[in-house]
Amino acid sequence: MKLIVRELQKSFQEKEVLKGVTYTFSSGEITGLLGRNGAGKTTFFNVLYGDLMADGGELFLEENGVEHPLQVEDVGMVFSENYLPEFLTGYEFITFYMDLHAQSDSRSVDDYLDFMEISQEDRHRIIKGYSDGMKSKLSLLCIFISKPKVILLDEPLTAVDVVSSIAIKRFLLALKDNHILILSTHIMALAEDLCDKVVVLDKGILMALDVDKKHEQFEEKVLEALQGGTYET
Ligand SMILES: Nc1ncnc2c1ncn2[C@@H]1O[C@H](COP(=O)(O)OP(=O)(O)OP(=O)(O)O)[C@@H](O)[C@H]1O
Repeated sequence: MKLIVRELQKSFQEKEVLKGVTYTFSSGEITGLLGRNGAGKTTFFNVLYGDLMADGGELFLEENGVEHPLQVEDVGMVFSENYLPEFLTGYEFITFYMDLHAQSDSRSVDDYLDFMEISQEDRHRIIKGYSDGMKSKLSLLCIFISKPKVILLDEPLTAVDVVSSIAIKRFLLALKDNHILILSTHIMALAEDLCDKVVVLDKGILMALDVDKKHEQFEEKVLEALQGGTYET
């Protein structure tokens, strides 16, 4: 499966954020998206997710050699800021979410909450009182339940503790064969550790880094690619 992005453009008034992004993302690999603050990573994700309308360009999904326009339901996103119904408990929210997206799932709400290590006590408290890390875990859980074809992760592990992040990394690795996974992060070690490919968004253009992440010059190359400039945010 491939996500084909052609000449994607997006401006806010006179500010050109995406100036013709062209790239093909493939299943079977996790792609790390790096870029300086204000480079346009969230804008790119929001356009893929369908929250923002592009000014130009095309988005296609290729499955079994056949291209079709990317549909809203093909894409799931975990936001850096979590938008969750704060008046529900974690348990109520996941029950509701499973009713919508996973009626024939053999796993129970408790199975999923156990997997994310949300304690029995916490899962029956309202989300409003959750820490940022617990909210991130719930957002990730939604993706794990609905398993959209294209999964966008915007700084997903920033607030998650070390133990949980290991479980989440394992889960992402298990998903990658049948999904397109793009992970935006400022944490170079995470890109190195988890991603198969790294792309850099700089001055409105997306470029693939042509150096292997195991290569000793990997960090140097990333820094070089990010030296493009600073951005007004
Ligand atoms: N809705 C909007 N209206 C006007 N300008 C916007 C809007 N959304 C983003 N921008 C601008 O577009 C540029 C890119 O922002 P974006 O949030 O996509 O960057 P980013 O790479 O995700 O940054 P960061 O790493 O800091 O999260 C910034 O200059 C930002 O101010």
